Amino acid sequence: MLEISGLTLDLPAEDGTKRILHGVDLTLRPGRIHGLAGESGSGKTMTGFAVLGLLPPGARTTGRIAFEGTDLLTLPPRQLGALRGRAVSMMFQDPSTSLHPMLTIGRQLTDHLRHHLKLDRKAARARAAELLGQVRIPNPLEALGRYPHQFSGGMRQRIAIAIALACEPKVLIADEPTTALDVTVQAGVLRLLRGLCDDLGLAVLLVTHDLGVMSAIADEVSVMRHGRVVETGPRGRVLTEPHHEYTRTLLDALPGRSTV
Ligand SMILES: Nc1ncnc2c1ncn2[C@@H]1O[C@H](COP(=O)(O)OP(=O)(O)OP(=O)(O)O)[C@@H](O)[C@H]1O
Repeated sequence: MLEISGLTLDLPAEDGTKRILHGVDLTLRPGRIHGLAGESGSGKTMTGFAVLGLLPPGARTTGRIAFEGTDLLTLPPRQLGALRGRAVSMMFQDPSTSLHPMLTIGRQLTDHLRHHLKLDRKAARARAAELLGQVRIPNPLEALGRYPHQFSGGMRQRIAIAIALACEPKVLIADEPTTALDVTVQAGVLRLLRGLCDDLGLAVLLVTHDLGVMSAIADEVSVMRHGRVVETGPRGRVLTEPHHEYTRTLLDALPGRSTV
């Protein structure tokens, strides 16, 4: 479905350019959650941004990001813009980056649906309520009239998921979606993501520095370090029999765990 191969990224730096990604390979498949782990600054977020064409000004890329046969890296900005949010969607750690504080949840969802899917007001409202139900927000119709601050952090993150799913994307890039949440709330949001991935056949790239989160829901795991994928494989294998020294170090750092 989405295949990243040999992706390099150079960003402008004070003394010329800085290579951020050194040939990243990743494959996302429908109905599968691919976890992307690695320390801060290893290039996880930039990999997600490259897929969406949301890189900083002056960014230069080589390699290929094939989505259903089209190379996203060479797609003209207009076409990439049309694809973003529809075929490929993204959500972030902090729901306030997806939610406007001054607009009701209903307004935010319906604006999105009317703009992207050209639904009329009534159809957009019905679809918005359906989406809130899908992410398990209680009383969806009533919730449409409320503002973001009237929901808990976990509920806000569920609403951000609803917005990310509004246009029925095939690929969802979730960047640290549960990092800002309490552990108990985290588990609910992760279960929700897992269920949506299974039910909708979504291909998910789950970016997280937290191998605990990874072990809870990912099917495949890749580990990045210094702009490279150093290890990739099925979750069970990577987390119990890591091939790479760095993955072992990450696992040893998990509280209450040691590698086998
Ligand atoms: N706008 C920018 N201009 C130049 N360099 C940047 C910019 N944004 C990020 N970088 C650099 O790109 C590298 C990769 O950053 P990235 O945000 O992808 O890492 P990450 O693995 O997602 O880390 P984190 O877990 O902290 O989000 C880092 O060295 C960072 O300093």
